Amino acid sequence: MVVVGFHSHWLNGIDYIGQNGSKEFDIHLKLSPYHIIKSDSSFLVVFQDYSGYKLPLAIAIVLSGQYEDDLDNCEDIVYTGQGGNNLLGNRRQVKDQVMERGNLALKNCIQQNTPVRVVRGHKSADSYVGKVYTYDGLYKVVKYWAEKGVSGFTVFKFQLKRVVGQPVLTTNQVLNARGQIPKSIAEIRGLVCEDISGGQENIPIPATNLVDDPPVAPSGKLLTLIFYANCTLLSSSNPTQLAFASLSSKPPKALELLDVLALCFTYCKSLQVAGSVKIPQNATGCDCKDRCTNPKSCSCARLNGSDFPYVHRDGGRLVAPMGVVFECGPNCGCGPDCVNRTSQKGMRYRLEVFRTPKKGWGVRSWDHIPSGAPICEYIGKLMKTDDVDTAYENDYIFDIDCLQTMKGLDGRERRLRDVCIPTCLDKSDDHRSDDGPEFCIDAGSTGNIARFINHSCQPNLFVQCVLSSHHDIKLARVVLFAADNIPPLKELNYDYGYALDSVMGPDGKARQLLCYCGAADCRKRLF
Ligand SMILES: C[S@@+](CC[C@H](N)C(=O)[O-])C[C@H]1O[C@@H](n2cnc3c(N)ncnc32)[C@H](O)[C@@H]1O
Repeated sequence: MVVVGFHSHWLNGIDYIGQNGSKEFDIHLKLSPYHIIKSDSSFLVVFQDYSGYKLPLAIAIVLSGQYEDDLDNCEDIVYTGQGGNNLLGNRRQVKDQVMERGNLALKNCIQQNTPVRVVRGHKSADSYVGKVYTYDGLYKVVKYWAEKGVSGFTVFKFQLKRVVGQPVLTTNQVLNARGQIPKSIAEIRGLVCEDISGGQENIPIPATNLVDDPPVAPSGKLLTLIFYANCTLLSSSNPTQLAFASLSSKPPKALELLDVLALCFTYCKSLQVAGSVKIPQNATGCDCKDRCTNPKSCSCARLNGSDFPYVHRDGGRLVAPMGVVFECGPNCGCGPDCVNRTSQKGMRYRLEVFRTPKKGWGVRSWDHIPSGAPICEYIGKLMKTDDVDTAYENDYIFDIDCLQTMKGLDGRERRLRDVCIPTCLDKSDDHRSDDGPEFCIDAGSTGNIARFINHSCQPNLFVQCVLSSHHDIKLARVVLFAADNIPPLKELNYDYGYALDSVMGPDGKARQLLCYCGAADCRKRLF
């Protein structure tokens, strides 16, 4: 914070303009030209002249849990003045505090009605200093008093109240995010289903709902649904029956078409192929043994531009998004541990399906995910796009459109910069006619965790076409990879890639769907 000019003291929690205003002024200006110190109706005035103010004047405090007498209720703080503690990190007071420097500066804020910036420190094992800091807005110092502290010495207390009209305080979420990764099923708040995969995945996928009251659950075959209408607990292996049972009773406000689809779905971890789709014969594989290591001799590596697309770190990470990734397949000599089978190795991270306020269900991870790590394949019914039932809206159709992924849409996710298009993809393979792609994956009635992953205009995952058993790009596997290092409990999302007005409803008219991804550069509509 000192380096970026947000706070100008290494040790003091109170940052202030000193008695010697000009000296401090120079330092402050150099580090931080935008000290907001005066409150008026818009409460933002950039201070340029200290005349008329009684110095010292506090401009910021850091709440780092260093003082034993601090009390932090987020919007309302009782902050202990500075001095008198032993600086050994055990927070003990060893002598009386004096009304000078930072303490006097906070006192002067009361008289002059000037707000201070509040920064909170949160414990974080991920940070090398053991803390992350959040800027939590402007607070007014409303009163101060002296009292005997916990250790029997005089301490000054300053009560601060958050100035109204600022964005909602999210500091609680930081604390929660750090502290709330459950260690067992019993610790999961809002649990509505222990494992939506019903034991199919190697790691259970719990579903939580802290949004609806009473909560509903996404349905899998072995789902137990808390049925709120008459407060009985229903259990069924027939999700469709369950969905309609819940609908025919008293549905909650939020239960809409999307929820009906979500309720009717059956979890499945491998693609189901429609009768009209002919899967090509297995491609010839490489001659490597055990694990592919030599990109010069491995024929699969050659398809990827004479190198392996993955590095071994963290169990296999994709080096960069590619047009198509050629993985080893059934006819290859290598075994299941080969790095060039990275996307075939099943779920790696503890994922949770959770209810979002505006987007239906979403997915987040309890684990840190490193960039380039595979998250999951998009699983559902592999079918011809022409065979999709257009009589109803289905929000779980994924068009297998690798050329779009490679070329990017409106400049998004463009892949051609440093990636060669494989030679097997010549003009005759350009399956993207004017009518769109020939095949799609429908996860409306059956699918895996991928069907719950929402769209974002600033995504942390990307779509990667992968070929392993055959080399027909029209039927490529669709795999989601981490585009970034993703901290625990952050929602996972990818760019659905729709062009506006490209999605037609059952009535033949273009559908419009508002986007609630919350990204700074959100396009406001998914389609
Ligand atoms: C593949 S599903 C994703 C999972 C879905 N949220 C659910 O509850 O099952 C796609 C649908 O989720 C919703 N959705 C996804 N991303 C969204 C976003 N950024 N804003 C609004 N709705 C979104 C839309 O209804 C969309 O048609």
